This record gives sequence, structure tokens and C-alpha cells, in this order.
Amino acid sequence: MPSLTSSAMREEADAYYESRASESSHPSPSVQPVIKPESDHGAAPDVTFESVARATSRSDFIAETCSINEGTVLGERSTLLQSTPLATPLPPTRLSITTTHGDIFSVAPSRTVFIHACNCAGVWGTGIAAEFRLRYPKANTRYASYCKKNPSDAKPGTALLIPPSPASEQKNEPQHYVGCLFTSRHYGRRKDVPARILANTGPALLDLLRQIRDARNVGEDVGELRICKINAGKFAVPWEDTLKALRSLKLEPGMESEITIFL
Ligand SMILES: Nc1ncnc2c1ncn2[C@@H]1O[C@H](COP(=O)(O)OP(=O)(O)OC[C@H]2O[C@H](OP(=O)(O)O)[C@H](O)[C@@H]2O)[C@@H](O)[C@H]1O
Repeated sequence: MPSLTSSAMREEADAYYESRASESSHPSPSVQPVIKPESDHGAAPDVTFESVARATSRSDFIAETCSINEGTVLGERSTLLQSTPLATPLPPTRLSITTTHGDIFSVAPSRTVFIHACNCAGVWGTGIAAEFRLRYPKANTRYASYCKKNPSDAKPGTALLIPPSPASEQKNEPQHYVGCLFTSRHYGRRKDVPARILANTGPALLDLLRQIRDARNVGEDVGELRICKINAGKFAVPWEDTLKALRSLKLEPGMESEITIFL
């Protein structure tokens, strides 16, 4: 395969990435190829179309380009990499899910976020919600008053991130967050139908991830995310359906992507 000129290669690279972007659900990177015009730095890098085709992202392409040109444009390599932010990998756009068995509350590091499905009526009645009520009474009070005082905010498809209580800090107890996903308006016999609960689940988790991102952005130390088999008990939604909804979630930039499900 003959070598391409840098402008021809830029066109090949653009065409290649445009076709990849249309095949994939990942957003197309808003970056430009790093190869400079020949006039910028003398001889064009000796890059073939195979190096473009081998690369799976533009940053791979840069790495590939640099390694191919070791010895010939090595002096320029550092300039290229320093002058461009392109080597940063694309942020994950899907949840990275780890599953484990056991008690969600066992041996949890400080700052862990425990996530469960909630109704919008302010009641942690039975199931794992009752366990939350006993373990985190202050969080229960906060959740109940949020639902009562802000009925227009506590809507299905939203979430509430409850920070650790200051009292737990004073008593030197573990500092835990509670993440409430409002997946059904009511509970018991008035709970929403499974299809509605499922439709609320993705937006509720995204809202929680937004709140976590915002808290971290102002310097809060929000730790790992743990979630139970939400919706699968009292809400009577088949677990596989909820898992599918979690897997298909599209994350926004800066959102936490790692989550552990306790089965
Ligand atoms: N320690 C533990 N570690 C790990 N997993 C644990 C566990 N303990 C239980 N689980 C599992 O956690 C899943 C969720 O099952 P749940 O039935 O609780 O919740 P859900 O999400 O279906 O429903 C929400 C409504 O439940 C309540 O409703 P009430 O108010 O009583 O009307 C709330 O208030 C909401 O409204 C089930 O797989 C359990 O095996």
C-alpha cells in the first residue's frame, strides 16, 4: 500500500471516522486529526491507510501514527501530543456493571452510595426500604419530608441523593449516602404498572448520577455506587427487564459509570 500524503490521509481518516460514528452509538469525537499540513513541519509523516484502519479511535490513531513514525518525526511527536488534548480517551457512555452476591450493606466503605427504588409518597414500608429506615433513620426523615414538602419535585423518573448525616460524622460512624430512585408514584396496591416503573427507572438513575456529578464538582467526596435488585420485589417488575433498562442507559459526560449490583 503506498504512503498517502497528509491531506489525502486526513480525508481518509475523516471518512473512516464518519462511517464509524454512524455505525456506533458513541458520539463522534469533536476533535480534528492531529496531522499537520506538510508546510507546518517539513516532510509529511509516513502513515498508511492501514494505520487509520487499525485504530479504533482518534486517540488510537494518534498513538499509531506516532509509533509508526518513531525515528522520523520523533522530535515532533512531543509537540503534537503537547499541543492537543486528543490523547484523552472518550468517556464511557454506558454503565459499567459489576454483579455480586450478598448483603448490600456489608463492609461498605465510607462515602458509599446505597441506591434503592422508592415511591413518591414518602414511605419506606417493607422490603429493603424497611432496612434503610432502620439503618438510616435520618435519611428516612429527609426522604419523607422531601416527598411531603416537594410533591412537584418528588416525581416518578427523578431521584434524591441524601448525604451522610452530620451526626454520623460526629459519632465517627460510617458516612453513607442514600440514593432514592423514584420509580413508582405509589406503593402497595396503588403502585405503578411494571411498564411505567421501567420507563421511570432509567431517567431516575440518570437524575441521581447528575446529582452525584454535581456534588463531586463542588468537592464532595461521593464514593462507590451500590444498588440492589431494584423493582424486583415489592414493585414486582421482572429483574431482567430492569437490568436491560440499566444496561441501555446513555451516560452524560462526567457521570460515574461504575456500579455494583447486589443480587
Ligand atoms: N440487604 C440486602 N442486600 C441486597 N439486596 C437486598 C437486601 N434486602 C433486600 N434485597 C433485595 O432488594 C430487592 C428490592 O426489593 P424490594 O421489595 O425491597 O423493593 P422494590 O424495589 O421491588 O420495591 C420498592 C418498594 O418497596 C417498598 O414498598 P412498600 O413501601 O413496602 O410498599 C418501598 O417503599 C418501595 O415502595 C429484592 O430483590 C430484595 O431481594
